[in-house]
Amino acid sequence: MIEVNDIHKSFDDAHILKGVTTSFQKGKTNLIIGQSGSGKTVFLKCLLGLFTPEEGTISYDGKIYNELTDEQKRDLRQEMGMVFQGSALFDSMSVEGNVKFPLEMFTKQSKSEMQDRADFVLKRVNLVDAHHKFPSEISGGMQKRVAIARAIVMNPKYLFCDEPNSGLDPKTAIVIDNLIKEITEEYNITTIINTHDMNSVMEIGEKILFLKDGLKAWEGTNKEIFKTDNETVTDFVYSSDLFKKVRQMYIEERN
Ligand SMILES: Nc1ncnc2c1ncn2[C@@H]1O[C@H](COP(=O)(O)OP(=O)(O)OP(=O)(O)O)[C@@H](O)[C@H]1O
Repeated sequence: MIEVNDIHKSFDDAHILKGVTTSFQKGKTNLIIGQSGSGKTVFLKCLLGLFTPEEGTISYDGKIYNELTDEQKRDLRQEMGMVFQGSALFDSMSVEGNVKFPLEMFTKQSKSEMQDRADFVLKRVNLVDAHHKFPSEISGGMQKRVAIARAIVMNPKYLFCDEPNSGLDPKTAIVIDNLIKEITEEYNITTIINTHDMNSVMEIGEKILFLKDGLKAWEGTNKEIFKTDNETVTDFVYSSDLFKKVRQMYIEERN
């Protein structure tokens, strides 16, 4: 579980996060949504320990980040997996090489242990025949699977995903969303996903944090978000004509 208590983050005199308090449960897919520039990436980078909030605290299963020693912070970072926007695979390495990379960097595992672990996670993301291919030789959806395999190879307690669906067609996007959700449940990971994708909100939004201008404007579940009367949320969620019509139908049915 990650607990965020009143965090503030500024760059020079630009106050970006203005006191965000929330929590993210283990085994759940937690989504962060909001307009461009609302502070989602800055928030995610604070959770990753890449930015230090000037005020407030973030705790990881009870461990308050600011109170950890440098060594404890390093250990904590190794418990975090990250799926970057656009996959961020190493082009010059094979699929297997990409997946083994964190093990080679951060563990003292033997070659056969690394091989077993890489085989296991690649199988888990349903990639069995691609070990020796290079990123340029596989599809965008397969690249995402490799990125997910690499993110979970160290058995993380926390998984962060930045726009995991960007660049994918809607069907592949849903498959990737569901894969992340299954893995989150299976390994009891605290997963946090930055997304613009309303399909993801519907499909896997067990908890949704809606940021607006650096503040928490709303939080709740995917069942609640499509029913809320909070205008800030409905303006955002129903910004497309299709969604506006669906909502109108829902309201008419309700009345
Ligand atoms: N390293 C930085 N230095 C200065 N300003 C920054 C830095 N990182 C982000 N910002 C500013 O913080 C604000 C929020 O940016 P952020 O990237 O978090 O938005 P976002 O909600 O993730 O947007 P998008 O959906 O477009 O990715 C922006 O005004 C941005 O210019």
